[in-house]
Amino acid sequence: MEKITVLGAGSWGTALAMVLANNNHDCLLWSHREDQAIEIDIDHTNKRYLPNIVLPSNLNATSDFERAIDHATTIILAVPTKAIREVCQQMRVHLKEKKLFVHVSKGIEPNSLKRISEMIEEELPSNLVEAIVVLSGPSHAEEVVLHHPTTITAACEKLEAAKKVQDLFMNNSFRVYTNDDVIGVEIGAALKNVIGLAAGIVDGLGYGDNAKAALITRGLAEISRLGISLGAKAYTFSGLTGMGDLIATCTSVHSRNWKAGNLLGKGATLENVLDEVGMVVEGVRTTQAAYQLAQKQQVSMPITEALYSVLFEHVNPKEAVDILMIRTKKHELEDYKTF
Ligand SMILES: NC(=O)C1=CN([C@@H]2O[C@H](COP(=O)(O)OP(=O)(O)OC[C@H]3O[C@@H](n4cnc5c(N)ncnc54)[C@H](OP(=O)(O)O)[C@@H]3O)[C@@H](O)[C@H]2O)C=CC1
Ligand SMILES: O=C(CO)COP(=O)(O)O
Repeated sequence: MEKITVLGAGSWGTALAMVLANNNHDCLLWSHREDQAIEIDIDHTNKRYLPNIVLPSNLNATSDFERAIDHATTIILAVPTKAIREVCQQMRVHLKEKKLFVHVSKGIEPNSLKRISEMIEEELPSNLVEAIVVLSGPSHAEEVVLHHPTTITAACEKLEAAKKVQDLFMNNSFRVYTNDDVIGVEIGAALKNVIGLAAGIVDGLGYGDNAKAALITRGLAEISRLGISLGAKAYTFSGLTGMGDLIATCTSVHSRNWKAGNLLGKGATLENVLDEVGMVVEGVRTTQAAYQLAQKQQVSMPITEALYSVLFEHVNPKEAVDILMIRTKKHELEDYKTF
């Protein structure tokens, strides 16, 4: 039995805490809202984020940050990308001994263009960090809490640390693989949200399966191009955190990114869409970051550019699709001469 703290009591933090408690670990879930921590601790529910789910009775919760940090040898960061630095800065004050850090967030920071593990590395003292592992893959919280079969990847350059995380989470319905390609896993995880938003738009516009298949396939091509330019391994993009998570996000009614895109495609404004979804839509900030990263790396990312124009330049979604379709003709494989 390990002592583990999950920071962030939204849908994913709560679902992962449930997996860990069901695996008989001594798991403490931290919420920055006291009322929510009390609800989870006493009533064993989190009605706002996971309605109709009864949480395990051995899962405890707190809003006391110092207690949460002191409790654990392994800390899971499960807050949205935009809160990662703030939570790490809070943590720096209370960290007394070396711990293993796992993050499950899917985004890139605009302007700095940092991946999540890079932000954590920047914010925490290296002598108190055993390793930083990213846990990512096609995994909607709503299905994990129903124990529906889910597969996911734990990635770290130190493979021993990834294996430790695999052991913590693995059970009969939650299967964890390991990988050492942190860049590939983090880039796939973040960028699938951009394509998921675009897939929602295509569905909102009433376009069919052909357009969706095109988005998933050509989306994966541009994600891979960007990732490889940053040092990722090409094969990671055909795995769970690449193709796998793209399928889960682009085809699911659970996806907040897909939902947001769908409403945009039907004509809603971005502001109204974010209000209506009511949970984090990581793809919006990550579209800005990916757009900037593509320029920096001089990589062509036409779908990301089209989505950027819809979100931040008031281009009409239908017009953005039209612009994508009439681009200069191309070979399907950019490196076709080497095949
Ligand atoms: N939901 C899912 O199925 C999956 C989500 N993820 C990723 O996990 C990450 C978290 O997503 P998810 O749980 O779904 O998001 P939610 O929107 O469901 O919940 C976010 C949680 O983080 C809290 N929070 C926000 N800002 C802060 C802060 N500054 N300090 C402390 N807590 C904060 C929110 O509190 P409040 O209620 O007060 O707003 C809320 O409890 C995202 O990067 C997402 O992409 C990954 C895999 C699956
Ligand atoms: O990452 C997820 C599934 O793997 C959840 O996707 P959304 O954030 O779009 O809901």
